[in-house]
Amino acid sequence: MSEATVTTTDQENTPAGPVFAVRNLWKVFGPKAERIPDDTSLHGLSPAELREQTGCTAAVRDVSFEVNKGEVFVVMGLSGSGKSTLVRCLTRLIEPTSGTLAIDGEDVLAMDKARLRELRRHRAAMVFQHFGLLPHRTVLDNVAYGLEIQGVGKAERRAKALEVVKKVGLEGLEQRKPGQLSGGQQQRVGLARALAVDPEVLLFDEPFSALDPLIRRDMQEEVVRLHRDEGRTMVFITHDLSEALKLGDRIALMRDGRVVQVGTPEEIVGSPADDYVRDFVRDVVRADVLSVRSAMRPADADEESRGAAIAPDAKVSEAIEAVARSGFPVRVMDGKRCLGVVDHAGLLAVVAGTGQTAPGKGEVVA
Ligand SMILES: Nc1ncnc2c1ncn2[C@@H]1O[C@H](COP(=O)(O)OP(=O)(O)OP(=O)(O)O)[C@@H](O)[C@H]1O
Repeated sequence: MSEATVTTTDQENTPAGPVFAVRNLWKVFGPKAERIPDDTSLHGLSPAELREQTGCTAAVRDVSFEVNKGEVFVVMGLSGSGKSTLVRCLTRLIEPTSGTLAIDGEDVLAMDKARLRELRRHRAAMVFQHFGLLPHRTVLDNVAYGLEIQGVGKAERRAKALEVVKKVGLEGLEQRKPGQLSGGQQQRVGLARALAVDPEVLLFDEPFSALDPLIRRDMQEEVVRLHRDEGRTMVFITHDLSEALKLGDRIALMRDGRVVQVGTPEEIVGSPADDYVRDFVRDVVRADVLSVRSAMRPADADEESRGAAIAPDAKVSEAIEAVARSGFPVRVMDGKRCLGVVDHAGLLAVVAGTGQTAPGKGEVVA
């Protein structure tokens, strides 16, 4: 999704550098939680051991990562791994226990109440799983709600609400109440409400997990489309690997409060950081995630100038088709430059997981 172009004025005005920079962040629940991050003798304990010894739960343990401008950053992990706590810490809906946290270089932990309110209302809007819609208000008024809180005048909020209602495909339903909408439509209202305030970052907390599979796919496509159109930075929580692979430019995989790997889908699937990640991605159809770069070999002199061509970012599955059709190695072309070729053997090895893996390892952070 990284080819998106940035078009919104707000985003053009924000400084270069990461949107969020998170360093050594901890969130510990329980008695005397503040002592846990500093007590290294406790860091090797499992969650159950830590709970037994201290009565505390380390929901987020020494986590560091950056969210880059314009990317979709997915936080993925099993239930209880700390995803929601981590993402709520980003705007201090949950107060971190220790660590540092900045948005556009500004220290979030030093923000006073007014600045924090501004952060949540204007800069980082959250889309929740349970929509949080106001049942007695129409779709249009629900969408305009965030603007109303901001004190935006009636005519302006109506115009903006109409614009985003259209953007998320709810045109014609403006006067309905939430109870007269399907789950997918309600989720679109939640999305439209977050978009209406034109935030720099959209934070999604498992927004689609309650939706049935077809509507869920529709909504995923909606997010992909929105991102392609606007290039807005998004942080997306999910426990669903296929959703993470579909939406994420990069994925942070969490386990027991730690981030065990941050990487592109290709890096996570092609170069898992440890056995846990390897096991997590075991059933992924590798040919649909890995690019032809991972299966490429240098071209012989006579191969460089003839035969079918494919782009370096094309997926292995596309290359398999191309090789099967032509019966010959296919050139991987970056414009006019031949980077190498892919052939039967290289593609098969990648699919089987025995050959070359992703170009560049995912950043191993724990
Ligand atoms: N307020 C709280 N008090 C004590 N423990 C908490 C609190 N909130 C969360 N936890 C614990 O912190 C850990 C991480 O929870 P969190 O909700 O962040 O996980 P998650 O990955 O988002 O899970 P899910 O996918 O089920 O929502 C869990 O062990 C949870 O029980």
